[in-house]
Amino acid sequence: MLKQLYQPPLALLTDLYQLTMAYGYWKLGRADQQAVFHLFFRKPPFKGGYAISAGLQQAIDYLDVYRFDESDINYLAELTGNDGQPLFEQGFLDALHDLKLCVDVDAMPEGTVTFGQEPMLRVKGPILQCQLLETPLLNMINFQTLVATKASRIRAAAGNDPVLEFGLRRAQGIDGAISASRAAYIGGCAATSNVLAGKMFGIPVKGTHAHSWVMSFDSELESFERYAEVMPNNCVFLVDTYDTIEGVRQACQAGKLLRQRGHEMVGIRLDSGDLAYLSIEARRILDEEGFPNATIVASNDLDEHIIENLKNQGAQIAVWGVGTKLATAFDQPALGGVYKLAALQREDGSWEPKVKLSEQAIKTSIPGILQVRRYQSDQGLIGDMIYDETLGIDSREIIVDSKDTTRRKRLANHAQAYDLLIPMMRNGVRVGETEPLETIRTRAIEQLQLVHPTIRRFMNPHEYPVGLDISLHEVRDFMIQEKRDPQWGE
Ligand SMILES: Nc1ncnc2c1ncn2[C@@H]1O[C@H](COP(=O)(O)OP(=O)(O)OP(=O)(O)O)[C@@H](O)[C@H]1O
Ligand SMILES: O=P(O)(O)OC[C@H]1O[C@H](OP(=O)(O)OP(=O)(O)O)[C@H](O)[C@@H]1O
Ligand SMILES: O=C(O)c1cccnc1
Repeated sequence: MLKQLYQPPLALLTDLYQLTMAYGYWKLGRADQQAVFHLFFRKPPFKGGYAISAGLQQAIDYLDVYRFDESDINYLAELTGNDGQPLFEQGFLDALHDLKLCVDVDAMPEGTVTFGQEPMLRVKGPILQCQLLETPLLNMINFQTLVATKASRIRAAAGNDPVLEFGLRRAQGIDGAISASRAAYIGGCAATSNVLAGKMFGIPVKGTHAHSWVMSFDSELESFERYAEVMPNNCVFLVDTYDTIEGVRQACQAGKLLRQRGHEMVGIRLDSGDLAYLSIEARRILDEEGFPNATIVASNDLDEHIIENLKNQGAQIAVWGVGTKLATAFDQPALGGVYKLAALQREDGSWEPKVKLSEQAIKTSIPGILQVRRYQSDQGLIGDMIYDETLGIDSREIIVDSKDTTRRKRLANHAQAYDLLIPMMRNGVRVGETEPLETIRTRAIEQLQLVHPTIRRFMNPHEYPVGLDISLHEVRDFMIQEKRDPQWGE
């Protein structure tokens, strides 16, 4: 089972309906009609004001080796409809077997600060191929973006203190854990306890010890002393197995023994009780006993809100271990990212923008071959413009809020403006080198600094200005009216 799970290619990692639609396109002779799809979310997660893009590298790795192998084709050949007849014709299965991905992918680099409505990724290519990729792309990008965002919030609450990701045991299965560790690092965690993620991605690994170690000895002091003997260069003693304050004193005793042998204890970990009170008391004891540099690590169901609260209470915690609520994105377990068709090529080679209507303004899609232009000044980010590459940017340089078209903002005359979607794949081939995780993490941290604090705050954040280029808005508005009333504009 485990071996089977991750043996690429994983072309069957898609919803059946993608294959039935692909079959339909093939059957109707439309398989190679060129299409454009965009991947985006509508609202940032956690009632926050932003998200951190992540998961792209796994998506590109996936596309890089994309193919249907013999066993996939054999499996698909066995599928039947409600009359017991095969679902797919042999000709279609042969076409899948011969399929060579030839899509163009443009995307925000991982670690980019991103906002609702704007495409994070664009796929252009034969409609059959674009369609098949919807589900796996959403699977990889939704989850990592969610966890990277959660991690960045936790890191923000922790200020300059390191955050250690401890989520492996509570994460949603194997891939949930490994992806979460990677995304948490992108979002700003300093290290993970997940050793496999450390090996796979080069994330620093860190850890302390558990209550079982203490319980396996006759006394707490003995457990600390033995730990100091076997692990003299990595001593963080977990002090709350019996009585936390007494535990801190025992840690100091073990620390003195360690010092006699030429080593320093790194610190202690608190894992229960009132973490503000106990950390203040522990700090006092550690200082009195001659360990002013010993670090206090805390864990126990922490998240950004508890950390912020503990800081406000003057907690003397220097390192934060965060597991469950980070790796499972506890308070919002899914990012509602979607992947929508936005343009189709006509026979004459021109592009026809496509729009999906909805009663809710936020759910009416944005047609065109979209790009995102970010405007920035010395003070930070100013606004993002979604524009259609075939229309170009209107000289007025005005953005219109697609949820409330009376809200507009002029973006002209700003120091810098740059496009966020950059080429990642051309004709099915990866463009450029894979970015080191460190570069991605640094990008996330640096870009967040450019976001106004009112947009970063946890409670009722300000909405960052994202809007449609005014000419795109006008085209879309016309298309919406025309769809509602085909006589419109005549
Ligand atoms: N001073 C504090 N202010 C706000 N929240 C706190 C404070 N101290 C601890 N917490 C948080 O309160 C919650 C209390 O957890 P819990 O009910 O498990 O109590 P506990 O004392 O840790 O018990 P256990 O021994 O079962 O772990 C945890 O999420 C913890 O991070
Ligand atoms: O609380 P989290 O943010 O998920 O961090 C990871 C938790 O995992 C360990 O606990 P353990 O599995 O021993 O269970 P516990 O909750 O009973 O301490 C550790 O002591 C932390 O409390
Ligand atoms: O190293 C630790 O302290 C640790 C690791 C995983 C989960 N909880 C704690």
